[in-house]
Amino acid sequence: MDLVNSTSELKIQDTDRQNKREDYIDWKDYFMAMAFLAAKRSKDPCFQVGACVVNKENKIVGIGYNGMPTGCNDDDFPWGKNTPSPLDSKSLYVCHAEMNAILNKNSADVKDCTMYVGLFPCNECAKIIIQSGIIEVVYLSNKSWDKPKYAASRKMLDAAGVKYWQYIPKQKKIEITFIPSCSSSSS
Ligand SMILES: O=c1ccn([C@H]2C[C@H](O)[C@@H](COP(=O)(O)O)O2)c(=O)[nH]1
Ligand SMILES: [Zn+2]
Repeated sequence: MDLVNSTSELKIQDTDRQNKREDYIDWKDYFMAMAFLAAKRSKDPCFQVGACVVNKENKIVGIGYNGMPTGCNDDDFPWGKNTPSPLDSKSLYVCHAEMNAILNKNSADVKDCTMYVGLFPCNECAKIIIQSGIIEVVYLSNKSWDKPKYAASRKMLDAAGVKYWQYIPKQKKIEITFIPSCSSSSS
């Protein structure tokens, strides 16, 4: 942060602060960023996914990330994949971000809501999305697009009329600094 060290600089900054900020993030970046922030809670060593459910009034009604079910200790359950025994593989245990976001809802239901999610939903998540009444999915990565479970997901979302589209963020990075950006410069 620049140090304000002269009266004239102070005046310029004060004038600037009379006007509305123009570099605020838009709703879509905001909701996707919330999904990405939630993903930072994930213990998965390979892929952290976050999801954020938003209603028609742009209010967040649910948020979640991929993790072990409640009561299943993160340290006791496996995080590996392709293990000799499938019982030692995370895929049998991990709750997907989409499911957690829906189950964590703080509203009666998520009908007509939009889900922002870091990864295009798998077939199991697509079923839950459809059944919950979500009508739109905004995703960022489609890394496994051609795998059968993602093709099945699209097939179900298409049949159920759930819209989905890939979001290209306006900015590559959103930084959070735990220091106030506008402290009062004059009394
Ligand atoms: O729809 C989805 C698909 C996957 N996930 C989670 C589940 C796992 O924790 C990772 C995927 O790990 P891989 O190592 O790429 O198999 O992502 C999800 O939350 N939602
Ligand atoms: Zn899934």
